[in-house]
Amino acid sequence: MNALAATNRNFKLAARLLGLDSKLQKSLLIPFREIKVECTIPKDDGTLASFVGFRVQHDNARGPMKGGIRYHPEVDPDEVNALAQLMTWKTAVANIPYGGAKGGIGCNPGDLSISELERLTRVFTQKIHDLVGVHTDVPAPDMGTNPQTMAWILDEYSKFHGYSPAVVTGKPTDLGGSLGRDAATGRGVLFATEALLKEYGKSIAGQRIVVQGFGNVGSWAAQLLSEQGGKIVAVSDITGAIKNSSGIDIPSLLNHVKESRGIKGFSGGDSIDPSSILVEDCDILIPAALGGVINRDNAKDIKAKFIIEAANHPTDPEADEILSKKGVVVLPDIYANSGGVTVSYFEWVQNIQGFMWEEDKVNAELKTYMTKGFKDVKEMCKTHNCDLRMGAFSLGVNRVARATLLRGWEA
Ligand SMILES: NC(=O)C1=CN([C@@H]2O[C@H](COP(=O)(O)OP(=O)(O)OC[C@H]3O[C@@H](n4cnc5c(N)ncnc54)[C@H](O)[C@@H]3O)[C@@H](O)[C@H]2O)C=CC1
Ligand SMILES: O=C(O)CCC(=O)C(=O)O
Repeated sequence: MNALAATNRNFKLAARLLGLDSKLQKSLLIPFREIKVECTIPKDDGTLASFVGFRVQHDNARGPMKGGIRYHPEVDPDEVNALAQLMTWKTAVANIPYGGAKGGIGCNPGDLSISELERLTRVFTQKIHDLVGVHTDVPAPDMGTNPQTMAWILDEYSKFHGYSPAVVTGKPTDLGGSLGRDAATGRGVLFATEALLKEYGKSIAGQRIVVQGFGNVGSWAAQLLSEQGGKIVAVSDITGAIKNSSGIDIPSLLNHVKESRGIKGFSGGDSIDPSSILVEDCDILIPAALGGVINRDNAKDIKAKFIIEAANHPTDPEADEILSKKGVVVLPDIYANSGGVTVSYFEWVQNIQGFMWEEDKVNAELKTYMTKGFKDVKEMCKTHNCDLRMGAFSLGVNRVARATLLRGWEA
């Protein structure tokens, strides 16, 4: 199922649970603004290359719109729309004072040199600079982008509007980035997993864990979970997949990935077919790469008891039904990966205050937000007798609906 159709479907199920009227539903679903821009850059060899960039600003009832920018060949309008909408519900689940947005450029960052990436990022920023801002829409990293990308956006934006560190989050710390933001999504996944396992009288120690994706989110999640005694038994990325039933040595794998730019060739495990990663035998499965990877074709073969959605919309609604019948517990993206945007919020707050926090304070505050988020989701599950995905969706949608009604529609 297409990402937008899947996200709309989950929204509508939650809206029905909440008894929202159809006019309010329509208002919540239609994006505030959709931006599509053409970005042409000279390549290093002097030829021209054109790319299409998007920024979808979904909703601002609860505050400035917030969300990452993705560089990936599969970026398209429906995908960005779905991701922007998910941000609206995610910031509401986390209870941070933001709405939702997402951006992206259809490109393969691996095919571009650093200077080509810089030119592309600057051209994209030139095209959208008057529609983003500290109190309107605050971008951040997502797949294929990183703190350096945010530094270029900050620099380009500042040429038009004056120095504005709070216009992006996930920046390098030398430019006002928050300590702890780099690890935040993975650390949030750790706290979310701990909160879920506690419900079942379990802890992370000894759990056999499989991680798909070993970029920012997957690598930090694997590292932090293994530090708590979790056994990472299989990992994959775009270059390949490996398995080791005794547990992969994550610090060694991190060194290998730094040197070789991918998992391929790592000697601390057996190489396996990347397409089998999601159905490997394990207790906990963590998709931390692309959307739609758990679908009706593979859901019946999944062996994990728990799925922690570190990626955005990794599970198709059809798969959700199959997994639920099998008794697999799915911790949904809009809660499970909210650690990233939560620490982005802390970064924005620090930039506005002009005061930097110690990393221990960032991590402790993140734990407080993730623990409270889990409690709030569970309460909605109890109230509406629903699963964790609908608990999270109904929590997020209800908070945005309340803000929308309070603000009203008078012209
Ligand atoms: N960076 C952040 O703070 C946040 C990211 N997310 C989500 O987490 C996911 C991962 O994002 P990042 O780690 O930031 O991206 P990244 O670009 O740092 O890493 C992506 C990883 O996925 C791997 N990958 C790509 N295609 C793959 C495939 N077909 N099979 C296996 N692995 C594949 C890449 O090789 C890389 O290891 C995305 O869904 C993103 O939207 C969610 C919340 C916050
Ligand atoms: O840190 C942020 O502002 C957004 C991160 C993001 O794009 C996401 O949570 O999917």
